[in-house]
Amino acid sequence: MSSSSLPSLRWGLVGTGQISSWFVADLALVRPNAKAKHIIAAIGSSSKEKGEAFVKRWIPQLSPGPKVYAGYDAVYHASDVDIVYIGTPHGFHKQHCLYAIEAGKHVLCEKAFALNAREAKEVFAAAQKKGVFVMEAMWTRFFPLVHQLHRVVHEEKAIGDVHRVFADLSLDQNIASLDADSRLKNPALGAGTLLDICIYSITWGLLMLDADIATEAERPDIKAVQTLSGPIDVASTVLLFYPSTGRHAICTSTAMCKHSGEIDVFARIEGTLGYITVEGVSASCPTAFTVYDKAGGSARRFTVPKPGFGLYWEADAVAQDIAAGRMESAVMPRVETVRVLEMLDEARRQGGAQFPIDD
Ligand SMILES: NC(=O)C1=CN([C@@H]2O[C@H](COP(=O)(O)OP(=O)(O)OC[C@H]3O[C@@H](n4cnc5c(N)ncnc54)[C@H](OP(=O)(O)O)[C@@H]3O)[C@@H](O)[C@H]2O)C=CC1
Ligand SMILES: O=C1OC[C@@H](O)[C@H](O)[C@H]1O
Repeated sequence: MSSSSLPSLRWGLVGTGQISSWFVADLALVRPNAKAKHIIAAIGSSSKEKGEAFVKRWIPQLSPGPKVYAGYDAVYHASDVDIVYIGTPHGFHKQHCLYAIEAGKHVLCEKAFALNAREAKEVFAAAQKKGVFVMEAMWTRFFPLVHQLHRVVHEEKAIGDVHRVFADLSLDQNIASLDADSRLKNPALGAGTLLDICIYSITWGLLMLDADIATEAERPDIKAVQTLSGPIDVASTVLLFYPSTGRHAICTSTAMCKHSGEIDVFARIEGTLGYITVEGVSASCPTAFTVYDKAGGSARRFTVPKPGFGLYWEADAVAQDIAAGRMESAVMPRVETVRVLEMLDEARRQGGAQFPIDD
């Protein structure tokens, strides 16, 4: 497909923190296999200076560069923006989504999509009413490597029936040393490992234990424990238990140890005929998997080249959906976002972590 026939999307970003920096860098990356054309039209930041420094650092090559605004309002209302990317802390997602939707924009909002399932349903109801596309930016689900692994497990059935999954994302975040208003420490911003990193471990459990997602999938029972520091969790272990067969996933996160920063095995998927290990710098960003055959066949290793950060796969998918007139993604549909948030709600109910909006 020539680049002129690719779907094209004009992005406005709100928030210029870590993930937004990776996201713009990936949107601007020149890729031979790009499935869409991305235009970075607008950046909204708490200050114009911060927004300008962000552009200079991450996308200096763009000419013309995006318009930079102090605050987010101008991005929601910019006539040259089709879709708003929300890269702010969890506690703001609901409100920022609602502002963008009210202005008639499509939305790609970072994970965790909201603080709880109730907030997510509110946003989706608004999107439904306005007729705009909205998706949670659960980028890992869009990696071609993850699609390949899904096929190997569920279609090829390379390891037979899957009976157990271990998945972990742990970081040494030294929470005690952070400012009280850090998004990793402030409960009003949705702090805690459950929404920040355990969500990936749970995603691996869900993807590997069931070929289906959303309403098609079997609903696992949840058992959870959390280590608390005040109202927030600094470690969570969530067990997904599938009553039909007894298969289960042990999904873990901690902010208190690890991460080597090197490529490491973060998930192990066990089946009746063998097992699979999945590697990456973290569970958010897989780089390879290896299939081990119990009968003694040679191990098979799969990898997919990943220039940049790997956020362009979700961006391309969003552009294709919108160009085709779809209001939600089949890879990360709205009901799947709600399903996962309901699991996180239940994990917090059992584990004890709380957000002020729970009251
Ligand atoms: N860090 C990562 O590796 C990944 C993060 N995510 C998700 O992306 C979202 C943002 O995370 P991340 O980029 O790490 O966060 P950062 O703290 O690095 O950035 C968040 C940005 O949000 C804006 N913001 C607005 N209000 C506040 C506030 N009160 N406190 C702090 N920031 C505020 C700021 O931008 P400004 O000043 O420009 O307005 C800030 O830079 C989260 O939902 C996270 O789960 C997803 C994937 C990976
Ligand atoms: O999504 C994420 O993945 C990687 C972590 O470093 C980060 O805190 C989290 O938001």
